[in-house]
Parts: sequence; structure tokens; C-alpha cells
Amino acid sequence: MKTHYDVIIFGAGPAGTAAAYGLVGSKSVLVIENDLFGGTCPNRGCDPKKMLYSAVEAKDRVARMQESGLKDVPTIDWKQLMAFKRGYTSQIPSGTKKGLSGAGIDTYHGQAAFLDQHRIQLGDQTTVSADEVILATGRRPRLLDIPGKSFLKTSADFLDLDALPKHITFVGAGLVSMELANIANKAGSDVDIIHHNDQPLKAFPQPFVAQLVQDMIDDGITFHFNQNLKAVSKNETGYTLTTDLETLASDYVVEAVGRSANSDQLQLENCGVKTSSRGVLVDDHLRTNVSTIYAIGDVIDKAKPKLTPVASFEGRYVAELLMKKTTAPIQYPVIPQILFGTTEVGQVGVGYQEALSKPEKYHVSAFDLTHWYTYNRIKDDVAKAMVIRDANTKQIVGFDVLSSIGEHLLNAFSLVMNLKLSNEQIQDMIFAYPSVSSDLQYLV
Ligand SMILES: Cc1cc2nc3c(=O)[nH]c(=O)nc-3n(C[C@H](O)[C@H](O)[C@H](O)COP(=O)(O)OP(=O)(O)OC[C@H]3O[C@@H](n4cnc5c(N)ncnc54)[C@H](O)[C@@H]3O)c2cc1C
Ligand SMILES: NC(=O)c1ccc[n+]([C@@H]2O[C@H](COP(=O)([O-])OP(=O)(O)OC[C@H]3O[C@@H](n4cnc5c(N)ncnc54)[C@H](O)[C@@H]3O)[C@@H](O)[C@H]2O)c1
Repeated sequence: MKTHYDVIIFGAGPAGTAAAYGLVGSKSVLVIENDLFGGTCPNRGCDPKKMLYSAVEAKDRVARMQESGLKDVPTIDWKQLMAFKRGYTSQIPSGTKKGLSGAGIDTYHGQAAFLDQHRIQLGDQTTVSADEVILATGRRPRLLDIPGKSFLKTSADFLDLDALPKHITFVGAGLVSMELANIANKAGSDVDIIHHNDQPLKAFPQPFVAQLVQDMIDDGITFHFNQNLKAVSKNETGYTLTTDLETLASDYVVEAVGRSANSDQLQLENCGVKTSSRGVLVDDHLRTNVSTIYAIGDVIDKAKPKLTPVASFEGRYVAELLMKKTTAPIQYPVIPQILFGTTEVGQVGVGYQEALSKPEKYHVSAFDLTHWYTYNRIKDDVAKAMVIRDANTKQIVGFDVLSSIGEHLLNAFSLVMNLKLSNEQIQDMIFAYPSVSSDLQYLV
């Protein structure tokens, strides 16, 4: 390790590693990680969740095809599924570190904190300095401050469970809970969800969310809306949960009520970087109030969705900025958001609610896809989509989808919107047929 670097990056998640790789060849870089190299997404977020979904989706597809060529719905062997997941996640920290080192990026594993704007003290008491510093330390689960809080588990615990509890309760009906509750239910647990209002997933089209909630209820999940968890206590067999309306029993309780920025262990007071209760404050160049310190990814106080591809996009942007390849403010492409599951809800661009409230500006076309060949073939009985156009230019500016395979159309529409493809340009293309993508020509 050197004693001085061009750039020091705190955090080796999708944001920090994207910035580090972007700087390779132009700048000397040190990446400091105090936990798992690779960060939340591949270790305890998106990727392990979708490994578990491999079995859940396969089971769901088989269940849909009963009396249409398949007999008997398989059960999920949680132990084997977890071993499959761990086969992937166990390689991530060492693989990420090796990848960084192989690219000529120095790494440090351990705690570190600012001494001043340019100097950082490492856990072993050595001091390193840098011309510029990037904060990419992400978020961690926000913990409820209630009696019995030590009994509560997080999404990271759930994603690494050795055995599946008989009864699981999730607190908060956000993205994390809804996705993990569906996995737990399909894998064989009884599942309850406690939510403090009756409008989960506000960023998504509400008619589609209502259908998702109904599907989850039909699958046996119980929602407890408009109530707050007040206390947890241990009983002989599990836990007693007390809300302001009722008492529930459960074997395992996962709290997923949002995530807090990891900005509190960096001793930012020593360098003067300002934060809000929602994260590190940055300008439109992702620069903090200290001109040599930047912040990227989930740790920022931002209105943009806190997602892996957004974090990497910001990492690549700041790398370009530091290499003086750009001086422009960050300009985000459209950002697709999706709730994964056996019913997926996805949204990109102008929201459905906003479009409906401004009929002079937007046209909304609603499609029931259930009887379309693509969805009929897999017996997807709730497939729907909405295409939102600018009323004047007719350009597609928004898209919403509800389907067990919604992610494919969502990405196709993101491409259409980013490239501003016209209806005519799409009709002039040839797609592999029959497929999700070939339906694009019927939807535009
Ligand atoms: C259960 C779950 C499922 C998710 N699913 C999806 C999904 O399907 N799709 C999607 O796009 N996004 C998903 N996300 C969100 C996604 O994981 C994050 O948006 C993404 O990881 C953010 O990247 P990041 O680099 O900003 O932060 P992180 O990935 O959190 O990385 C930050 C890194 O900084 C380290 N760090 C923290 N403090 C310090 C410190 N003081 N010093 C040094 N290092 C530090 C952390 O250990 C971590 O490794 C999910 C999140 C969760 C929790
Ligand atoms: N598919 C994906 O892209 C995906 C999946 C999972 C997570 N993520 C990312 O991770 C982030 C964190 O997810 P999350 O689900 O923890 O947060 P979230 O903000 O999406 O949802 C938390 C929910 O808990 C509710 N809540 C807050 N306090 C509560 C309380 N005391 N009792 C009951 N409910 C309460 C909130 O109203 C909110 O609906 C997401 O915002 C997203 O950026 C993305």
C-alpha cells in the first residue's frame, strides 16, 4: 500500500467498485471496505434473493401448469436451496477483492475514518492521504426502537437462514418485505406482514399493487394493515408480537422498514462533510460541500431510486468527472423499478398516477395481456400493462407492467424510452417470435 493516492474510495459495493474500475489506468486508487467486498447487492441483497427465486419461480411455473401437462407441484428443499445460494455468495467477497487487485486497485479491509479532508486513519493506526475521496458506503437496515428489538431479524438474516421457520412475520410492506415474504410463503412458511398504513409500494402503480396484494392473500399471506408493531417478547415456542391493534404469535420476525445511510462511522465531522437524516448531501455533480469529496450510491440523500444499476451509474459518472472526461452535471437515463416475485410489478418513466392527473399532457393506453399468446402459454392469469405517451409528440414516456415475467417488457420499454424510438422504428424491426420482446410491436 502507498501512503498517498489520487483517490480513496470508502465502500466496495456496486457504487465504489464501479468508480474504482472507471479510474483504472488514470489514477492510483485505494478501496477501503469494512465488511464484505462486493457490498449489499451480491452478498445480502439482489443477487442472493434472485438465487432463491430460481426455485420459487420454477415451482410457480409448475403450479400454473397443473392439468395442462404437468402433475404435482414440487416442494422446496430450503437446505439445498440455501446451499445453492451460498455456492454463489461465498465466492463474492474474495472474488471482488481479487478482481480489484488484479486491475491494479489497492484494497484495505477494516475500519477507517477521516482525520481531515485529505487524511484517513486506518484501523491499524497508519495514515493514508488522497487528493480526492469518494464515499460509497451504502445503507443498512433501519432498526425499530421498541421493547424486544433484539429479537428482530433483518433481510440479511433471512437470506442466510439455515432452516425455514414455520411462521415468519415481516414488518413493513416495502420492496424487501414483499419480495422475501413471497419467497418464504412459496417455500412453505406461514407468513404475516404488518404495515403501518394500507398503501404499500407508493412508487408503483396502485391498481397493480392492489392485484399483487390480492395474489399474496390468495397464496395464504396475511396482511395486517394500519397497525404498528409496539413490542416483541419471547414465549415458550417463539415470539409474541404486540401491535397497537392485536397480538400475534410468530417463530421469526424480520423488520424491513427502510434503510439508514452508513455515514456515521466515517467521522465526517473531521472533514466537514454535511449530511441530512437521509444521507450525505451532494450537488448535481455528486460533490459534497467539501470540493474534494464526492458521494455515490445508496449513501446519498437522493430522490432517485436506491438501486444497484443507479449506484454503478453514479460510480462511473464520478470516475469520468475525476478524470476530467466530463464537466456536465449527472444526467440519469430513465430508471426502471421492479418488485420481483411470482407476480412482478414494474414501473419506468412518467408514473401512471401523474399521467392520469394530467390528461392534457399524457395519454394512457391500458392493456389486459392475460389472453395474449405469451401470457396464455404460461398461464399467467393477471398480466396487464400501461403505456404512457406524451400527448403532443406521441413519444412513449412511461410504462407499467404486472406479470410473472414483467421484467422483460420493462427493460424493453426502458430501451425504447432511452433511445426515444418511434412507433415506426419499432415496427421496422424483426424480433425472435413468439417471445416477450416480439409483443413490443403490439404495444407501441
Ligand atoms: C434485500 C435487498 C434486496 C435488494 N434487491 C435489489 C434488486 O433486486 N435490484 C436492485 O437494483 N437493488 C436491490 N437492492 C438495493 C441494492 O442492494 C443497493 O441499491 C446497492 O447495493 C447499493 O450499492 P452501494 O454501492 O451504494 O451500497 P452497498 O452495496 O451497500 O455497498 C456499500 C459498501 O460500503 C461498506 N461500508 C459501509 N460503511 C463503511 C465504512 N465506514 N468504511 C468502509 N466501508 C464501509 C459496506 O460494508 C458495503 O460493502 C436490494 C437491497 C436489499 C437490502
Ligand atoms: N427489487 C428491487 O429493486 C429491490 C428489492 C428490495 C430492496 N430494494 C432497495 O432497498 C431499499 C430498502 O427496502 P425496504 O423494503 O427496507 O424499504 P422501503 O422504504 O421500500 O419500505 C419500507 C416500508 O416500511 C414502511 N414502514 C416504515 N416504518 C414502519 C413501521 N414502523 N412499521 C411498519 N411499516 C413501516 C414504509 O412505509 C415502507 O413502505 C428499497 O427502497 C430499494 O431501494 C430494491
